Amino acid sequence: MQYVSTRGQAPALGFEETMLTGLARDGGLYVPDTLPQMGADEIAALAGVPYEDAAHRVIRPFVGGAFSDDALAAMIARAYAGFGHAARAPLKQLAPNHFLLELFHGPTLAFKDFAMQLIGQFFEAALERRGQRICIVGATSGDTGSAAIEAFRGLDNVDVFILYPHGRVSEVQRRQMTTPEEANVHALAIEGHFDDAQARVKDMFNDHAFRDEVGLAAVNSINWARVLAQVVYYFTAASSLGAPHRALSFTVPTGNFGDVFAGYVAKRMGLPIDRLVVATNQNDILHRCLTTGRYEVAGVVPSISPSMDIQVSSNFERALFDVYDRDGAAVAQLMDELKAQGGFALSQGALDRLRESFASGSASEEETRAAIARTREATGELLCPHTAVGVHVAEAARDPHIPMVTLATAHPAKFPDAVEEATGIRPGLPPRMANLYERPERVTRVPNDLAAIEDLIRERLRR
Ligand SMILES: Cc1ncc(COP(=O)(O)O)c(C=O)c1O
Ligand SMILES: N[C@@H](CCOP(=O)(O)O)C(=O)O
Repeated sequence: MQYVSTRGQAPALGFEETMLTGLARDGGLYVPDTLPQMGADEIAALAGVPYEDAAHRVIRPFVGGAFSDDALAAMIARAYAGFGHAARAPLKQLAPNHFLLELFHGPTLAFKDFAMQLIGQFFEAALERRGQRICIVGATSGDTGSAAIEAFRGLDNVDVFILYPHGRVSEVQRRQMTTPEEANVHALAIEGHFDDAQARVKDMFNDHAFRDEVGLAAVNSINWARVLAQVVYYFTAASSLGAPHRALSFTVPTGNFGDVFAGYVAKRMGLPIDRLVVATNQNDILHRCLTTGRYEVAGVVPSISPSMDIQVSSNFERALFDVYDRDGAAVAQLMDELKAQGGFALSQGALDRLRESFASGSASEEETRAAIARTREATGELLCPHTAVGVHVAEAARDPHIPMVTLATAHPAKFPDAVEEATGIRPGLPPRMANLYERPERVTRVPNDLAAIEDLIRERLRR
């Protein structure tokens, strides 16, 4: 299988090259040139199999010759061995025909672990084989950064620099990034918000001299391998609930559009998904776009679901590529308009096609708190605020006759203040993380300035 850039000007690559390359050299995002199909029998056969086996069956066609069957199986097994639930991604029923897909049983308590633990294995194998060294630079609104640090800490041939918006992540998220002691981990607190951090990371990739000098690599959902690993749990959840014989819908708390795009990939591979509901917090650019057809950046407003405080949703570009008939020049033009004018208008045809797969809704701060409180009262479950955004939107959007699965993207203990405010209950961290608040922190403040950040990275790499 080959991977092509959404902007049409970068070379097509195989799986391993795509993973190691990150952002395409034309500034676009890599996507598979065609998607493998899963037939009805193959989907039905996923019901009840261990998560690892399902992951192997879904991922295998995408990796081509990069890893043998046995090597892939061993990497998947290692990736999920440390998860705190035997099902890895268990389903819990909230109400008749409404389910939560719990994605927070990994080491850093957020759905990012599903992909990051696996690509940590992929990177390690590929780098060892090639005798190569890389410098990972990632942007995070809180969860990608901690998951990346957990997956890559202490590796000999990797440095990992994580840019997070200063003062805009929860204390648990911050401490997960600032307390690891390994010398290859560098937590950088940038002045600005997540969009600034993500823009600087993309700027670094577009600075080809710097990129080649340091061996830049991406672990954000810029990296196709991240999205791929997230496709798996749509299949496991759907097959447990009766797919392919029964269609179902998913509501996905959304920021950078990576997780919901993984659902779209599953649908295009043959999974009978009725609707993919994009659930945003008050930073609702995607909901506005799907409602009005205009993608218009507004200022990022801090919320109690900080991981979704995003206005420039990187992976939306991947969806645009499809609804503009894979016309890289058209996508490049929209992205240029976004950069120059802060927005663009979708053609009616593109909007109609997006709406064939995606519905949307948003939750205010009050609605998010109310969803946490109401769910606790009705079911005993404590939701993290991101999941609560999803539950609020799902309750409004769902057809009672079609099963709805809301993705529970993080553990409530990562956001104890918001949960306590809504319910009076302060969720505690699992025992293995109990001393997180006592560990010393190590962080460097950086300005929102490309040259300053590049200089700092060069200087750290020289040490
Ligand atoms: C807890 C949580 N929920 C939801 C999201 C949104 O996911 P995505 O950025 O893939 O849309 C994020 C950030 O990615 C997150 O950390
Ligand atoms: N919410 C994310 C933002 C980065 O998203 P990614 O999927 O592109 O890595 C975070 O927690 O960092």
